[in-house]
Amino acid sequence: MAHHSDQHDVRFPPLPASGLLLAAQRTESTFEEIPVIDFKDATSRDPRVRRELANLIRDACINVGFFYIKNHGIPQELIESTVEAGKDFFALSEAEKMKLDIHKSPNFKGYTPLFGENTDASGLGDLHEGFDLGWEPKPLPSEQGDFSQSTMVTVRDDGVMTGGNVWPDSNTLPGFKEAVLAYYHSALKLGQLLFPLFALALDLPEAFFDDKTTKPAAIMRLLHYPPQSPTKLKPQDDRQIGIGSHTDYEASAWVAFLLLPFSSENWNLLTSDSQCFTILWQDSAGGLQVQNASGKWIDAVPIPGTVVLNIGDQFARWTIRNNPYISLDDVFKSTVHRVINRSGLERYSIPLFFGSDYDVLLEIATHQMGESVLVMLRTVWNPQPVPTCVSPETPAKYQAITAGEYVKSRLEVTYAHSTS
Ligand SMILES: O=C(O)CCC(=O)C(=O)O
Ligand SMILES: [Fe+2]
Repeated sequence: MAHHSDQHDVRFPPLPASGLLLAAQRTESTFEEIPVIDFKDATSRDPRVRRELANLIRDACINVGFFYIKNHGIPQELIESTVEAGKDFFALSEAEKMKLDIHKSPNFKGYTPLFGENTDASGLGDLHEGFDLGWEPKPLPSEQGDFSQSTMVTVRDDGVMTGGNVWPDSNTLPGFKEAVLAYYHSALKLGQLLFPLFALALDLPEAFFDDKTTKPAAIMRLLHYPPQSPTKLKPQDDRQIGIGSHTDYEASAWVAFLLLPFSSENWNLLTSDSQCFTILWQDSAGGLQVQNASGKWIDAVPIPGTVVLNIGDQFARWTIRNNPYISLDDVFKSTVHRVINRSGLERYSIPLFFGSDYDVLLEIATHQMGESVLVMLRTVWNPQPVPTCVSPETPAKYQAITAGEYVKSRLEVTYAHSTS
């Protein structure tokens, strides 16, 4: 990876006099469709070609927060073998799957049964089951060579998130682990390719994210959504659906949030952490929906040969600024989405959540909202949003604090709540 001799060049590139992002008008985000972006030139040696691609990405991130990637580079046979592996896994008995119960793992790896999650706090449990895994080296024999360009390290310590994956017994499901890890590493490669493009899209040097993503937190899930009976779902009752409406965050932050003395209705506001973006493969059943600014649900219709990319909470936070017209203005949108599988078919999907390194600093910000104090956590590398997103007129919304201040403010907040 590119290590700059002068770190400050990377961390604080000079502010452009009038950066493109500063000039960008905030759209109302009432998009009606999700753009498709062709990645065939993503590794072009021509900087103008990369710039053009980054411009398309920027528009999609500002206006929608979602886009499809065509020519994503993940081989079709890896997708197929992983989907088959997932189907075999979910077809196992509940008792067999529960041997890998996610609650038995120290770091949220393994199986989550139907209704084991309730992504939207006002929901009644999600109508999906899942299998979660994190980074581990690719098994050796297959496919060497294609990873030589990668910045991935081969040994990694993820701090509190360090911990092995759990796998079904290879006698029960031969080839499962190999198939799933082959897909994982291929999708990871696509993710690594995206960071410099996102940097360009933010008018930052292409290497800007390199030192924050040497071992990106990348959690992959195999998901299975049983069909939702149309009769069971009244149009006005969206409380028990495939996955409740949410924006994407990563499990690392949950650990912190669970420690916070806040009621569950604040959690949507609190979910902010290391999650940069998600790469999602979905089958042809459909059911993923993305909410625009007027509250309308737009179908993310399955398009063969594509994966869906969406911005997560951390990217939104990294681009947040104080706008004189609207108080909270994130340049990149972490857009609300959900899944309702009305297809009558079993639906399978594979999200891969890309975060920054787990050991990037944690930042907390408190914000008075009426009677209550809103606490936001975010992982940061410096106290400010990326420099192209702030200006004297639109300054950073929050300030970073030290670990000591964090503990102190937590105690203060805890105390304030217990006395009120
Ligand atoms: O399965 C899908 O299509 C979306 C899944 C999702 O949004 C998530 O796991 O965060
Ligand atoms: Fe999601």
